[in-house]
Amino acid sequence: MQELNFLVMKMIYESFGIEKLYGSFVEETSSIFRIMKYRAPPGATESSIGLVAHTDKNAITILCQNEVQGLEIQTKNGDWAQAIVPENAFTAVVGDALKAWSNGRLHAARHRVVISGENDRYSCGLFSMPKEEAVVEVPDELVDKEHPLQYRPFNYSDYISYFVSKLSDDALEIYAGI
Ligand SMILES: O=C(O)CCC(=O)C(=O)O
Ligand SMILES: [Fe+2]
Repeated sequence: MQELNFLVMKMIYESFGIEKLYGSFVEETSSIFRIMKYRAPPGATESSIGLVAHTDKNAITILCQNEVQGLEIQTKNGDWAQAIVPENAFTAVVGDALKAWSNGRLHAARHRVVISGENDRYSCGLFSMPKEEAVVEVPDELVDKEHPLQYRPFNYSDYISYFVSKLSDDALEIYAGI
């Protein structure tokens, strides 16, 4: 999963024409691997919220899951769309740190987990994030007349502390938005 994470990030750097900066991403990134269990709701006809709506705060998350679906993505007009993840597939989710670094070019979609049916859902995620001392800063190459700077440079750990103290949906915009 770490390899996939780095591959996806390399593709992102290449798509922005800044592959020469990719090495610094690898140096300044750390990752956490987590396994999650969502219990099936008690009544077979019910559905329940397994994980409340949120954006990931880290840079990028690579997810995999068992056959029980449940991941939902909020579209830009506010509707919830089920993400049907095929067997053996991985899902990459852009988080706030990557949205800020990309100067808003990449969208950190809100998502949640809704559980229904009789079987428990298992998923695992590799959450990669800037190292504690790293500063999230938009590269000069991603700022121009059509894309004015949207986020000031910020320390990732400070942003997390801010988020934990406010728990606001708009934390990134309030904390680092210009
Ligand atoms: O379990 C999933 O598929 C999603 C988990 C998730 O969004 C998270 O842990 O941030
Ligand atoms: Fe998430």
